[in-house]
Amino acid sequence: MNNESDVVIELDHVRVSFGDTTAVHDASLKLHKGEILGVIGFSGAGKSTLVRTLNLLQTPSAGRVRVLEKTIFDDGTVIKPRELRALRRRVGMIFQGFNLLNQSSIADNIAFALRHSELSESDIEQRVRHLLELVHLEEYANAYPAQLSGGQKQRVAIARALANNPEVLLSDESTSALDPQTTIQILDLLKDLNRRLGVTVVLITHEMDAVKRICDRIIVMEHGELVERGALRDVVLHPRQAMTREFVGGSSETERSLAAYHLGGLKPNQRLFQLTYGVDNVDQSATLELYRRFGVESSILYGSVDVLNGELIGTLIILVTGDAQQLKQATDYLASMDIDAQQLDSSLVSSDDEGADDSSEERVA
Ligand SMILES: Nc1ncnc2c1ncn2[C@@H]1O[C@H](COP(=O)(O)OP(=O)(O)OP(=O)(O)O)[C@@H](O)[C@H]1O
Repeated sequence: MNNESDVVIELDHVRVSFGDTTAVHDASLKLHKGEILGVIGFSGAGKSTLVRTLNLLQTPSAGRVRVLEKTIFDDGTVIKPRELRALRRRVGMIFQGFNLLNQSSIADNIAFALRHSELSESDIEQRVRHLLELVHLEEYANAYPAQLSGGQKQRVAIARALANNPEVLLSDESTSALDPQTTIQILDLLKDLNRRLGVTVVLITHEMDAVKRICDRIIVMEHGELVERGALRDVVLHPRQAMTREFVGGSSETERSLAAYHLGGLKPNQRLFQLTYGVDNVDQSATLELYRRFGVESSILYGSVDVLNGELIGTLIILVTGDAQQLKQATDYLASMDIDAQQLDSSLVSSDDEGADDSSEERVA
């Protein structure tokens, strides 16, 4: 469980301004040991700027940054260059463009990160071999970057970032230049390294699928603000901000699907519910029980299955029909079930094309 003692990074009211442009406004966040945090937002939202403050590649204009129990920036005061260099070895970073040295072999690219270490030459050689094994590139020690595919180059960059055994790995759009299949391989590698080495990961991306695949927690950025945050499951299944809904896709897809029925709104004897369940409560058949117990009929209007960080999540939207007493019984019963049930607003099935706003969901569970 997360607690204060496992905080590896803490931003406290951090602001970054470039002249008149403020790229990050008043950002506060905590990163816990061993987690994978996704930072998502459209281009220009301030994601890179925010994450670059974590190793002071970007000096903030105000606020406080604490990394691995060291205050590295406090309202204008920066730690000494020597301390900063030592700290940066504990915080690895990978980028969209790989940043490899094209004139050096793969082994030398990785060894480059160890040039200031106290390891002997043979220890460095051994460490490089081990790092190449970690990223499944044992065969490529003597190859040059130009001979490698984009996915393989990113693997080299990951090996180099891990050379000094960092506790934290920052990934800035590391899969954005890769095709979907290679993206999945790199994401799975990051997850695997997170599990095996316990390295904490910050994944900056504009791709929701990347976040859904491996992140434990997510922060959504818009115009330099952290507009939404929470556990992946909560944010994906119940996004609060319109921007997050757009990213998550599921909700806007749901809205489009429901609008396509052209129901023209709910009748007085109808209610709309969204049911969400995982593998642990997939056996609870809400629709069947509503009929058995109270004679309440329900029609399924929408269904989907998502995979969130390896966990299967099902979503059903049902239209429940009954008299006043039955509707109350149905509402109470759904609230008592293990599955998550939310009553949805009738605007989702009304004839005007207006989508639901933030007040359109009312939790019953
Ligand atoms: N060095 C800089 N000087 C001036 N403005 C900058 C600088 N770096 C970033 N900005 C501005 O800050 C804002 C946020 O940029 P940032 O790169 O952090 O966003 P982002 O969400 O990472 O977007 P992208 O995915 O396109 O990189 C943008 O308006 C950008 O133009």
